[in-house]
Amino acid sequence: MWVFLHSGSRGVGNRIARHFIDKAKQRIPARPGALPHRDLAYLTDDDAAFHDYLAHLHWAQEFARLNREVMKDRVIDQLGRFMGEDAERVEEVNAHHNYTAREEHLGRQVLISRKGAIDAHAGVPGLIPGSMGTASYVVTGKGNAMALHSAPHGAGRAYSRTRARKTFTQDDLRARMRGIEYRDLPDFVDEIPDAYKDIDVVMADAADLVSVRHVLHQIVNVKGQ
Ligand SMILES: Nc1nc2c(ncn2[C@@H]2O[C@H](COP(=O)(O)O)[C@@H](O)[C@H]2O)c(=O)[nH]1
Ligand SMILES: [Mn+2]
Repeated sequence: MWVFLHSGSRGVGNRIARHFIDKAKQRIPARPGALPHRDLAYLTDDDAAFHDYLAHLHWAQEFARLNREVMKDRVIDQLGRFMGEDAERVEEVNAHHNYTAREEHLGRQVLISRKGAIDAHAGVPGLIPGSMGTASYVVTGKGNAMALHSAPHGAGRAYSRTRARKTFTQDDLRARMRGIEYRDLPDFVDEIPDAYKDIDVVMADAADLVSVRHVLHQIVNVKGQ
């Protein structure tokens, strides 16, 4: 049995980003040439704010990781209680999918941001979830240099939350989740599996990026509100 847990920095990373984006925007008048758009404002590595930003960014990534550790311990604890004996941990995979790291790509040292992507260096374990009702994959990276050693982080949305809420009903969600234990609330209509791309197609497209170790089918799904 595998337990998938999805959680980020709970808003702190976003606050940090907004703080430093403001700093970058303050520097626009001093930049040579005109920027096509204010949202393209940037910091350069001769600026203390650049290094300050990276330090805060890495702090937020670590905060998110430690949060997941706490959540994971609690989930495993509850699983043990439910089964009447401690759950034995056989293997753990930490696959963050919104983060920045220093890596070498195509012969250059760079800062790479994987935003909705996972590390797929050769031999690196990864997780690619489908949706609350479809398959999820446990994978191993193949190290595809042209893909910057990356792979998709999930199926990804086919419908925006707004469009999904307009298109699907709670009855549709019930029909789709038959056989899976989940929290039957109207809040999750926009999470209906139909609102996501077909994970099996995504995985077929990712065949050059990762190899598949396990294809998982859900038993229980718990979404936060
Ligand atoms: N196994 C599950 N996968 C899910 C669920 N809800 C969404 N998803 C997939 O995960 C990715 C990552 O989420 P994101 O919000 O960071 O994009 C998403 O694209 C879906 O493919 C779920 O309940 N269980
Ligand atoms: Mn995410």
